[in-house]
Amino acid sequence: MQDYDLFVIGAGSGGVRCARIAAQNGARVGIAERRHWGGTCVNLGCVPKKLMVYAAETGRMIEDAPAFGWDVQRPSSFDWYGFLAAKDREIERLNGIYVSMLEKAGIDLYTGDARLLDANTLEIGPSVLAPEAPVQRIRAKKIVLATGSTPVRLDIPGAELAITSDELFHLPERPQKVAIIGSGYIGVEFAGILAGMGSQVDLFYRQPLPLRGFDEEVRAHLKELIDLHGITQHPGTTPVRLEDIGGGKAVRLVMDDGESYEVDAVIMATGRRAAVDSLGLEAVGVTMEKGHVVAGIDGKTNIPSIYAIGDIRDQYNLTPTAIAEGHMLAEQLFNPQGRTWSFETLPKAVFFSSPVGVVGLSEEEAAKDHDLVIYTSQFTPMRQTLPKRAGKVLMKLVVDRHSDVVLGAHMVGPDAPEIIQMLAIAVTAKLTKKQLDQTVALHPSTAEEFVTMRSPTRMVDRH
Ligand SMILES: Cc1cc2nc3c(=O)[nH]c(=O)nc-3n(C[C@H](O)[C@H](O)[C@H](O)COP(=O)(O)OP(=O)(O)OC[C@H]3O[C@@H](n4cnc5c(N)ncnc54)[C@H](O)[C@@H]3O)c2cc1C
Ligand SMILES: NC(=O)c1ccc[n+]([C@@H]2O[C@H](COP(=O)([O-])OP(=O)(O)OC[C@H]3O[C@@H](n4cnc5c(N)ncnc54)[C@H](O)[C@@H]3O)[C@@H](O)[C@H]2O)c1
Repeated sequence: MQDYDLFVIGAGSGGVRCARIAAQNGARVGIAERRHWGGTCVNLGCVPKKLMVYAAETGRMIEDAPAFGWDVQRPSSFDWYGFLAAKDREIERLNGIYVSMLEKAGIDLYTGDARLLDANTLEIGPSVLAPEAPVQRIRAKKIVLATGSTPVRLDIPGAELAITSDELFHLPERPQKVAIIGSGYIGVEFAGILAGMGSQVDLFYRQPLPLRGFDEEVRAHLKELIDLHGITQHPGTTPVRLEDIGGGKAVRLVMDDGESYEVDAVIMATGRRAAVDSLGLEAVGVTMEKGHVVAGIDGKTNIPSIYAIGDIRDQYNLTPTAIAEGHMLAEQLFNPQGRTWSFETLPKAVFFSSPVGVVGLSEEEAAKDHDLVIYTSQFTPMRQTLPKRAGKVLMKLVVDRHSDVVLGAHMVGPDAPEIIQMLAIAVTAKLTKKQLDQTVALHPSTAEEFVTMRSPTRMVDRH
């Protein structure tokens, strides 16, 4: 039986960082992974999704090329199979990088399904990635649960006929007619990707606007952009059941308003839940709530030797936050440095076309505690002028009226994630609107609008 200072279950964004920082600080570390090295982000999340966004955007750029003088034909078809193969080769390369990075750090790697036997013992058995793996027992002073999350399907008849983002990344063919249920991150992003590749997309969601939880003006602006991309939106609707109408190749989606839709694929983009099923948490007495492990930002659970980081805690559910949680935990345990991240000003992006980028508070959140000055600007970006591509950029600053501190910055438009990542530094540093105004513009750019918004759009008193 091996003995470790720290054993990490799950080699995703959080687990890998936690293991590496612990090992760098002299701890004897082991890590187990059952499915794919690098976790969701690398294999079934951020990375393949962003490659798909690039694929869809490339088609749109080719469409625009004649307006900039290029003698090119409109793209006629998208080679889904060829693209997926190229994407898989890139992911395989990244898997290899993760394995060698962990090995170089002196960490012992275990391929298999891990489960707890008690607060300091775990067992690793066969899994999809290692069906023949022998069962091994491990002892560790500290155990980190970093098993992430998996997609949730709605509990309705025929739900098994739908696919989730997991399956979408490996479909043998691109569905021509797609229904997407849910307009959170995944629903909106895949609507943009599939529409960009030529699919007919219907987007179904319960609320009047997509992207619940984001700034209302951002949501309304995004709704218009989704229309402009030819995606048919069905707000205020809920699915009732799915029926097989073509031997698993065609599905009928029946909605609560009585309408039904026949499509090649229904994608359920209806949230994710913590991956805890086979971990043996109940036997060890780890406290759970609504299906996720209860742990603070410091990773501490109710069991002193057991920690939890990333999606399994169901708080931020993003890659950079899982990485930050893993990093902070390893340092807290093996070399307290006091490094922290400002989670209140977490930048977020939704990679639609055009993408959304936000940091800090929405107008609605800020108005709970602050009197506000709101600055907004809408304009056609220069790149869209010659091709006459419709769709405006929205930029918005939420400013505290008394301190002048910028509480939130929001953008929907080309390069919004890149621009907002940089503006996140200013919002995290609590810079004022005056300091943004002192910054000289970089012209011609889209980002310059954030330092040239002179006149307030409106005043909002705290509610
Ligand atoms: C389609 C999609 C797109 C996304 N896009 C973005 C994005 O653009 N930006 C962003 O910031 N976030 C994005 N996310 C979210 C991001 O991927 C997650 O928040 C992040 O991966 C969470 O990291 P984690 O370390 O908690 O878990 P994960 O990365 O999920 O890693 C957990 C690992 O644990 C393994 N595991 C589970 N159980 C066991 C077990 N019993 N034994 C051994 N191993 C086990 C799993 O196989 C997995 O590899 C996206 C997610 C999805 C689904
Ligand atoms: N760009 C990014 O950073 C990125 C991209 C993808 C995913 N993610 C992460 O992954 C998480 C999961 O993404 P997601 O889009 O699946 O979840 P989400 O929580 O963002 O959206 C879920 C959607 O499903 C709908 N829904 C939930 N229950 C429903 C029901 N019973 N009936 C009808 N609709 C229902 C919700 O209203 C919402 O529209 C995100 O919260 C995010 O943290 C991040």
